[in-house]
Amino acid sequence: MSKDGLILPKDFPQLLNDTFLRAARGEETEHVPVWCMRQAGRYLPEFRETRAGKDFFETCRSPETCCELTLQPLRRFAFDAAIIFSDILVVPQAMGMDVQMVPGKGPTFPEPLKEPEDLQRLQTKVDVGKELGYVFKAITLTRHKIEGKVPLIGFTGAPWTLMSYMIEGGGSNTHSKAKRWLYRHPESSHMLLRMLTDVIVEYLLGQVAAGAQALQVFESHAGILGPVEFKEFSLPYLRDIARRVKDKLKEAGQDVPMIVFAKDAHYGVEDLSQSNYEVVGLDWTIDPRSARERTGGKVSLQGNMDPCALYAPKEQISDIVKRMLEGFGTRGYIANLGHGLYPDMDPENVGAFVEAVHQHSKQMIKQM
Ligand SMILES: Cc1c2[nH]c(c1CCC(=O)O)Cc1[nH]c(c(CCC(=O)O)c1C)Cc1[nH]c(c(CCC(=O)O)c1C)Cc1[nH]c(c(C)c1CCC(=O)O)C2
Repeated sequence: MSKDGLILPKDFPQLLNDTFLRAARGEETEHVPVWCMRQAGRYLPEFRETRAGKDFFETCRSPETCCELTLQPLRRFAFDAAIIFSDILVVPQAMGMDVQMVPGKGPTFPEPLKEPEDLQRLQTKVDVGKELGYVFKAITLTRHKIEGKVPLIGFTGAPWTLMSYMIEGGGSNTHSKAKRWLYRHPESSHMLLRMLTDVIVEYLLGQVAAGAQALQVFESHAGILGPVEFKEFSLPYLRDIARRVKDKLKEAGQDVPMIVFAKDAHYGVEDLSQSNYEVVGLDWTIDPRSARERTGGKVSLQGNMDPCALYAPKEQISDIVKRMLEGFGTRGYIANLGHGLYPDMDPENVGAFVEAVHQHSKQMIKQM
């Protein structure tokens, strides 16, 4: 342990497959790397078995279980990266909010933020080593147990997405309670977004110190904002996070690629490609060719097959993947879905997706 409570990584097994990291940096690869959001999830029977009868956030607090759940998909599929099993809502918990995972309902805050006065309930100076040390332990343990097979991705929710959960108190169709704050209490909204940004920066640095080899920032609720609100309440904080994390890592001589995934934020793609992230993650509503044109080769791209395409027969999945690869091109590209896997998806079709990415991309690269 270092003096600030962070676990220092050492003696990790040598990385055997750095395809994902090279693609993130826009370097040449032999095949297009692939992983899936929510690859550790309920579509796997072994995941359901490990999770059975246990509270979701209790599971998140057990480094051994998080490590096991992270490794499960790697035993089945030739993924080129793993993402640590955890949740974005551990950050509001670290700031003092109660969050429960209610089966059949999803994440629930019994006492959401209602008015700006409620910000006083939040912990402003969060000791991330103390409050989120269990995530760091899970990352360090997984870096050992993964045996260098593939890189390990750490992650966080972005400020706006976390703010919207903290005010809505759970999932929502309109997000109108959270959006009410943006129009009615803009100053308090910025105050909350700044508080979240400060915690997130420390949290991501802690994840790297613990052994994370890449970082993804999930702005899952970007699409509920219009372009003007996105530019005011999301983008500046996304930029600030990448800049502050990068500056600190540079001081320490570390270089960790960062991915920003702002779901449904079409209008933000140009701005996101100039926001200090190496990779821009895309949902399936954007055409691969136009995403390339609009980002002008400045960043690598990640995504974006419609998760529901995994309900198609395997041969069709292969065709869809081929078209996607042709659209993005094989350089500076990480194949993924446009959002997470659903619990009713067939693991065999996930395998077909991974195989199709590897096979088609190998061929395309050989023919270049
Ligand atoms: C919005 C969000 C959350 N959590 C997350 C996001 C951002 C990504 C996105 O947009 O989906 C991020 C997340 N959550 C989880 C991961 C693990 C890593 C991975 O992708 O494999 C990641 C990266 C595990 C999880 N997090 C959750 C599950 C499923 C519940 C379980 O295991 O019991 C998993 C595998 C629970 C969760 N947690 C959250 C929701 C909406 C749910 C679903 C609730 C439900 O379906 O009942 C909040």
